[in-house]
Amino acid sequence: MFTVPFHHDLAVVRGFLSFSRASALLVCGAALIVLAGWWLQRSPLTTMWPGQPAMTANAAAGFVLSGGSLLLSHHPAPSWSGLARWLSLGVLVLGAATLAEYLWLVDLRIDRLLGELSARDSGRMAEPVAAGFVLLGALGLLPAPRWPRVRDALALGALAIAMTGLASYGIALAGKGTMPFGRMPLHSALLVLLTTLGWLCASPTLGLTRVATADTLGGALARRLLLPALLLSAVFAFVFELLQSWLGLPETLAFVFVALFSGGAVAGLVWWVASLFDKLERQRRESTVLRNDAGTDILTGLPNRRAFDEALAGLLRGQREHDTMFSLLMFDLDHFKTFNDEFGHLAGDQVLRITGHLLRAALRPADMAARYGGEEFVLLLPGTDISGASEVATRLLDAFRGFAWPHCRVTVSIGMAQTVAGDVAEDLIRRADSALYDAKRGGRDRAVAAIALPQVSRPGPFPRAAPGP
Ligand SMILES: Nc1nc2c(ncn2[C@@H]2O[C@H](COP(=O)(O)OP(=O)(O)OP(=O)(O)O)[C@@H](O)[C@H]2O)c(=O)[nH]1
Repeated sequence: MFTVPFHHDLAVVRGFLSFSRASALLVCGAALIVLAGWWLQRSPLTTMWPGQPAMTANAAAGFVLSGGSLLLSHHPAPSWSGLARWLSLGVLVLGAATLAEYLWLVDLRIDRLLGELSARDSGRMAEPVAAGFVLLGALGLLPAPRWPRVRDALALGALAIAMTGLASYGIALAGKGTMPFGRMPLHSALLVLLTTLGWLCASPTLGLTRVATADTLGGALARRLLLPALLLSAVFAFVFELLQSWLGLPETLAFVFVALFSGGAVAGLVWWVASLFDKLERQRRESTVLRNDAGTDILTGLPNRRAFDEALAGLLRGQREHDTMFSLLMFDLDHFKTFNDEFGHLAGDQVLRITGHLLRAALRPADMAARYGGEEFVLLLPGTDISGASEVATRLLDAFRGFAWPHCRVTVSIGMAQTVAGDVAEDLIRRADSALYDAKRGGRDRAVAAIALPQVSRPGPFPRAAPGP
């Protein structure tokens, strides 16, 4: 089955890569501040957030390694990306060793890894942070382009840990109590979140992230909605706890309100999606109208020279690629200057408008009539050879002769040319123009076909003109 490949918005892809680098810098910077706090024994620097437990020196070192690995992974030189993997291996080992200490109650001396710094430390990093490091380390070690699904699974695991930490903080904040999910401080949850998003954005055209960078409506929606949706769980937890502890609502009632709140939030998201669809659709329509306006002649309502040039280029391309053929008619009102001089410019405009109507009425839907400029028009007749073009010209001459013109009879002269292999736009126009000149010279109110070039075999019923210079 044929599948259309993903098209990515280059500016968005660059934005994702910049976000990834910025998040790596931020994570490294924040973790270095914590390490400096332990070094200088300034506890506000180790907690970073009022009311939060301190981040352990080990955890801070883990984030420096993880952020550094993410930053280096952006470097194109293989030696730097090799170093990035070593750093990630360090993160993985740090997390795994800490978890092992928790699980098997062994002392691997991981808490004293940083020597004197650790000695001033408050202890071992929380279990979720250690689990986060295992996943972040694995993310940095994984060759993402080869295993995008594994990368996504690891990232989702790390995101779940970060979201649990955030939700837990929401509960603690609302209840002014302790956090129910262990000792994961808010800053650690935020740094795990930031590093994970950084890894996801480091390969923006892979796995889950490729949808968010796609140059499609789905991509636009993902970019706008994913982050709010991610943060929603923390907000729900906050509201639930707030209702119970601050407002003193019984648990059942708090559940009812949270259910209402979630319904409202989902409705809000749906409304947001709907208004985005609506906006994009209106923009699409506006651009269609603008494009049409830009290609339309105001006086006659016919396509203008620009639209004609585009259509002619398209037909010539079709001829080159699929060996199709078409004819061009150049069409000029006779003695129009005299008409203008005699009846005025407004009457002249009226004649041009009627000409537009007559042309539209005489043509098949596939044909195109355009105002070439002034009192000159052009007609493109796809799949029509010179004899078919002659029939159309006859129809047009008759339509002009038979029309009840308001001031005086108006006639037209027509030059016709059929495409031949290897034609470019100028060749075809020059031949039709030359035939038009012959029609004028021959007495006007007539159609003349350009002289048949070797490939054109069928003669038309009209006199032949020599090709132009
Ligand atoms: N009313 C009106 N006149 C226009 C417009 N565009 C061009 N014209 C006039 O069309 C006339 C064209 O004159 P010429 O090029 O001398 O051609 P002609 O008088 O039709 O003579 P032949 O083509 O040889 O039959 C000029 O007087 C232009 O001013 C327009 O939009 N409205």
